[in-house]
Amino acid sequence: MLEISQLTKRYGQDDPVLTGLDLTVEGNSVVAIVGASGAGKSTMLRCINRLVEPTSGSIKLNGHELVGLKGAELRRARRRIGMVFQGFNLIDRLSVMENVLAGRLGYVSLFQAVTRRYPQADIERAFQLMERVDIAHYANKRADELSGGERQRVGVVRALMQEPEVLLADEPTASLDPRTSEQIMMLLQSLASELSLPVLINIHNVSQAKTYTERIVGLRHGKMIFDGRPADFTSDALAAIYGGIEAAQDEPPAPPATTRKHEAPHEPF
Ligand SMILES: Nc1ncnc2c1ncn2[C@@H]1O[C@H](COP(=O)(O)OP(=O)(O)OP(=O)(O)O)[C@@H](O)[C@H]1O
Repeated sequence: MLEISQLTKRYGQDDPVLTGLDLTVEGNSVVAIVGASGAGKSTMLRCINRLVEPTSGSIKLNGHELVGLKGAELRRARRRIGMVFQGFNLIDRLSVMENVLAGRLGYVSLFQAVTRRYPQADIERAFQLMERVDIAHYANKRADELSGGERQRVGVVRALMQEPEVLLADEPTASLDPRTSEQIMMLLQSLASELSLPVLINIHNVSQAKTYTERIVGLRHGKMIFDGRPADFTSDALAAIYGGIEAAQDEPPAPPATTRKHEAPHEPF
């Protein structure tokens, strides 16, 4: 179970990017995090895997506090958090298998990692997972010879090799065509259920969020303003999250014609 309470993040002296966020995700729940560009979605995921240090608040993964961890403790905690990226983050010149086994780096010794002598059990698990997502036949191919969808499957398997207790996906489909995006969303949904893994997905595509997740969390200006089932994500909720002008709350709303390009949401539909 992931329990976030009163999470606040401020970069430097700037206004907080996340303010007093509370979120609990249990079991095999798949949660979409939606919000306009700059709402704080990536910052939230980065606070969970501690790529950024929360300013205050608590993040517990199965009862263990993640905030404030350092050194070896932080490295151990990070092993339990799988991450899938928009740009896949594969090492192009390495094979699919080598990329997948990189998910075990937190568990093997430096000698095993450098000499690529991974335990047999890791190799077997890698094949099982690659078979599960239909990329086993590419095991020896270079990662850069794969299509985007295949590369994202490698990214997913690498994250699962960590035996994570939660899976975070930051815009996992944003670089993929619509059909491949849907396949990846479907895959994340099935894996969550097969592996009893909570999955949090930052996503701009609201229609995919509604179809492939069971809960939608909407952020606006770093505050959670919607938390509910896709069926309850009405046009009012959509307007509250994306609508109008992305002005700070204490500023008067600008007329629609003056909407600034950088404030527009990324393809919310
Ligand atoms: N390392 C950083 N230093 C300073 N400000 C940052 C940093 N990372 C993000 N921000 C700021 O925090 C705010 C939230 O950014 P974040 O990337 O979390 O939003 P997002 O909702 O994920 O946006 P997008 O959908 O465009 O990825 C933005 O105003 C951004 O400029």
